[in-house]
Amino acid sequence: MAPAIEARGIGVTFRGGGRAIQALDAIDLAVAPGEFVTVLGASGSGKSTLLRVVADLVAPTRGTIEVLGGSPAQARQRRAMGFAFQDAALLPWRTALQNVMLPLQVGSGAARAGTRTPQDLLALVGLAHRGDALPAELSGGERQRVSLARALVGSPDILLMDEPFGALDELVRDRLNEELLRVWRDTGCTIVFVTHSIQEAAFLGSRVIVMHTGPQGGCESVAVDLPRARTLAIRETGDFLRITSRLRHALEAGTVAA
Ligand SMILES: Nc1ncnc2c1ncn2[C@@H]1O[C@H](COP(=O)(O)OP(=O)(O)OP(=O)(O)O)[C@@H](O)[C@H]1O
Repeated sequence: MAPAIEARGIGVTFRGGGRAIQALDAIDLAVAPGEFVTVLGASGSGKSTLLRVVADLVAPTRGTIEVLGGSPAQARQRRAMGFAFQDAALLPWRTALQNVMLPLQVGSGAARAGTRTPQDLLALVGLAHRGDALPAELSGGERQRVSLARALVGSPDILLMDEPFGALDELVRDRLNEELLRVWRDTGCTIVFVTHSIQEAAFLGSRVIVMHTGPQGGCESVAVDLPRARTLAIRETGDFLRITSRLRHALEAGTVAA
């Protein structure tokens, strides 16, 4: 099966103010359709930049990237990708339901209709009863759920998530992690999820991409060989601890002190 995302030798150098910052280098990555991949790395290792290259928000300086068999720009124009970020970025004057509907109403060519209505998507994230609430009336976790529902409008093939639960307290984050796995199973979409958290990376991913820092660049892929039907209890198992310890070592080995 052709990969949903395939990057070969990707590098990004930002230039400005007479300086060049190498944000990413020598990244090879292939993500299979329907796979849930998490991206873990130290601050500044280029996690967000990698996601932004896939999203067609940053052009790579080196290397090639294909998304769904074409360029990232083509995938974006087809609205084949959904996005969710740490800041839920909801419009404060629109209700939860109206925020979810936004991609259908703005931009050049509204989002493709998708198989689920905005109301269905709110129900999918457990907010069927809060459609009329304004963002200010919602908790942080509920706002992120609305953001997730909005990202799923148009039934995207790929969901790109940049630390969406990073600002939430741990218990809410745990619950949303479980819910995200359910949403992933229900929708069958490919997910690339950036996080700082070793636990979150291991709990969610079928595979973790550990970003290296320093001049050598690159990344390492670590398989998470746990059953795919996961509840939070799996984090208490020896197998889970073995994987998180492996990830910690991979992070340390790939991190060059500044
Ligand atoms: N638009 C930009 N212009 C200049 N430098 C940038 C830009 N975006 C990112 N960088 C730099 O590129 C490097 C990688 O940044 P990036 O945000 O991708 O890292 P990250 O791993 O996501 O970090 P964090 O975990 O702290 O969010 C950093 O040194 C950052 O300062």
